[in-house]
Amino acid sequence: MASVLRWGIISTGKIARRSVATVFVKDLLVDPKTRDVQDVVHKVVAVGSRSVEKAQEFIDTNTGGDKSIKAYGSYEEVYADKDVDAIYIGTPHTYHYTNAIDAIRAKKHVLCEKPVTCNVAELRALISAAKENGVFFMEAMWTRFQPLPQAVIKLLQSGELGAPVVVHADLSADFDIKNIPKTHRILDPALGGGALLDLGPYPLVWAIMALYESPPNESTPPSTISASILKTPLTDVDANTSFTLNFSKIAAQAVLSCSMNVPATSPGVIIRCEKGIIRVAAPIYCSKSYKVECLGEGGKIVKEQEYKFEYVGHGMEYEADEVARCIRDGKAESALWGHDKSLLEMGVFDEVRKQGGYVLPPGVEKVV
Ligand SMILES: NC(=O)C1=CN([C@@H]2O[C@H](COP(=O)(O)OP(=O)(O)OC[C@H]3O[C@@H](n4cnc5c(N)ncnc54)[C@H](OP(=O)(O)O)[C@@H]3O)[C@@H](O)[C@H]2O)C=CC1
Ligand SMILES: O=C1OC[C@@H](O)[C@H](O)[C@H]1O
Repeated sequence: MASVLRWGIISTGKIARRSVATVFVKDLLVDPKTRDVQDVVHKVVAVGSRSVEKAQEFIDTNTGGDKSIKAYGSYEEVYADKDVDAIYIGTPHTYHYTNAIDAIRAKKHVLCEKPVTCNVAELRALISAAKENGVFFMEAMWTRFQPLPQAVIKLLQSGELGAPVVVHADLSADFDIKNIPKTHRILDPALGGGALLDLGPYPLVWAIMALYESPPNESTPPSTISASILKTPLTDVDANTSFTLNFSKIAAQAVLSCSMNVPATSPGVIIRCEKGIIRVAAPIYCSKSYKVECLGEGGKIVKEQEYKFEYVGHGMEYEADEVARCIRDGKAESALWGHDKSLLEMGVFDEVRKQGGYVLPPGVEKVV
């Protein structure tokens, strides 16, 4: 019999635009059978917002007014609801720690949006709290669970293309920063604004999948991190950031970048191996195609093939299924995106911000 996971959603994005909470709810409502999933079922049972009207409007708009879903005017009421098993946190970055710790202390399992916290110290505190309270905790790194990246990892680990040597990855998005309010989460330092924390997780997840997860690397974190930040004078957050990671155990390097004032390029990820190249099409957080070039003598392309994917949902359903399975099986963390990978991510971001001179305003980081 399928195991049912009852979700409480924290925060509501604007209905008119592509808010992550909207996307997540829609994905949860995709009938698992339509996507050939028989073992887990998701049920949204509560939505919490800072305003009960917004919570109700969110339910009306995104679930066809499902009367069984409770609308709450605070997040705390969702944590306290005995019908809720797991909380999905979709608030701005700088609220993740507080929301997650509150949910964990209420003994709820947690799936928290990326970047999971503002720094590695906050993340360590959350992981300890999750262990103490016996709950599952995971960063919502949806890309890691999608079929396309899974296929790329399988290809890399098959050895067909030889060892991975260099990974180039970029995620950029044009947020029109000259014309949006300085209070927008991408510009406001109090909300962890800037390209790194918002877009940086995605180039990094590709480096993690291709290099950190490479079996000969034996889960060894990068030996060196070199970073450069160019800030916008608008609010002094990072507009353009690049960072290079050396995985010296496997003699491989990741050259990563993110910008918030230019559109993405495609391919957004290029994985260069000894005997072949993988080019992943944009958007790299939910790509639908990649090309493989097999190299012969003198680096000439001897074979080229494109692989295409289609998903029934928006691509977040795979991480939701992972959470449901982990909780059903009594796991504290996912084997695919475990705590070690989020710790690596936040450790890298701390170092990149340090080298680039990006200090968050006093009080934003709740644990330092
Ligand atoms: N996985 C993915 O693909 C994506 C992930 N994200 C991540 O999700 C998080 C939210 O991003 P996004 O959905 O674009 O943000 P939005 O600004 O659209 O939504 C954030 C929501 O958080 C709640 N909130 C609580 N406190 C505040 C505050 N002080 N200021 C503003 N909002 C607040 C609000 O809900 P309410 O008023 O109902 O309480 C608001 O609707 C970010 O951490 C981002 O990195 C974002 C986009 C895509
Ligand atoms: O997670 C995300 O993915 C898509 C981007 O456009 C968005 O800003 C970011 O938060």
